[in-house]
Amino acid sequence: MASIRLNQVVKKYDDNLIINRLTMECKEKEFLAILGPSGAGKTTILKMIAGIEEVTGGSVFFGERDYTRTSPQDRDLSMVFENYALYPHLSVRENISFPLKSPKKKGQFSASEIEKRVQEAAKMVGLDDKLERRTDQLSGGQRQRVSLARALVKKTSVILMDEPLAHLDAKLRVQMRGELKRIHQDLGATIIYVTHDYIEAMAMADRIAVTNNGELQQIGTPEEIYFQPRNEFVATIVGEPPMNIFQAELAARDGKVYGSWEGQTFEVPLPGSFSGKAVDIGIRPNNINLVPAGSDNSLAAIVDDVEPLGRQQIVTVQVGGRMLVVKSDRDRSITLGQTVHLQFDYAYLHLFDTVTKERMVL
Ligand SMILES: Nc1ncnc2c1ncn2[C@@H]1O[C@H](COP(=O)(O)OP(=O)(O)OP(=O)(O)O)[C@@H](O)[C@H]1O
Repeated sequence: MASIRLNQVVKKYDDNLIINRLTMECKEKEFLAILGPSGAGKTTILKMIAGIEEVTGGSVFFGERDYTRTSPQDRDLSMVFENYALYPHLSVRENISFPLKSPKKKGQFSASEIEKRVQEAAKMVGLDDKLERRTDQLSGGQRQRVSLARALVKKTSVILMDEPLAHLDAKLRVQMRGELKRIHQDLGATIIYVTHDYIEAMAMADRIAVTNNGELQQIGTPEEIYFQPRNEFVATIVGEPPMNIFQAELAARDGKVYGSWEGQTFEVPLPGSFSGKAVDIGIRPNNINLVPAGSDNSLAAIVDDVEPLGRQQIVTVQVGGRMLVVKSDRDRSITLGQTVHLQFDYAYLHLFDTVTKERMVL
């Protein structure tokens, strides 16, 4: 019952096309992250699922039922927002119990049932000892938990979350990621979670739907999105620093295929049929190794910048007139202006069409 399916959904504001024929499914009990840059249309998608925004075209199904024209109150879901949306002068208890006392729910829950649910929800988010506290006397992280508890108290089968961790500091975000994952498992609810942070999506979601300009780019498990990105947009939205992508010309010689880029030539493990073509080569910074001069199949580069990251470092190098980013173990001997040698780990090579930017399958 609690799977959610968007079928050819279109959203326009005046003449502006915001969502373009979006077809996507979140399975029952799945944790689906919608990942995309600012303005991609993520919040709009969530609002159309909630019924807060009408669709311009297409349909929204909950299970087998068409909910396209169903009012928000009649959809079995709750929402958690980035900005908490709490009543500051009310206590934690009053805020959490609010959805059970709305005019529409009046009389539906006994006082003891409300108390039981508030206790359960508060316990789930670790706030059961702060029920009497006014929410304007709480930290940002605690307010976010109240907002979460207020969504949990309704016990809906679907919970929609819009960047709920955006305002938390880095440490709390990591902690809350773990808690949200646990809550998802405990509740068995279907969760759709909007974020522009790929780490959040990768850490929590069963599957990730990558969107850009109102269009679905790819939907898949975190592993599929990371290791088999369908196009260059998906390839560069996950991973930090982003994947290096450059165009190389391929030519066969002595039964092997060589790529040339910025005046350097290197062997690429591709079939001879690629000879004479140009491809976009994608390689993540952690799949480039710094090797000694004269190593097999290496490229020379000049160090432009070194960013130490504890045990690791990010080295930006120049190959001809272009930049490549390398993430490697910390090596203090590397200095600016120095010539280094790079070797690509071809097990993690990505190939894209130079025109369509779509992944090429060998
Ligand atoms: N009520 C509205 N009227 C007109 N345009 C709108 C309205 N709401 C959103 N938009 C536009 O729709 C596009 C998508 O907005 P949306 O908020 O869905 O993006 P988003 O991916 O959630 O972005 P962010 O990560 O910045 O929140 C934007 O260009 C935005 O300006």
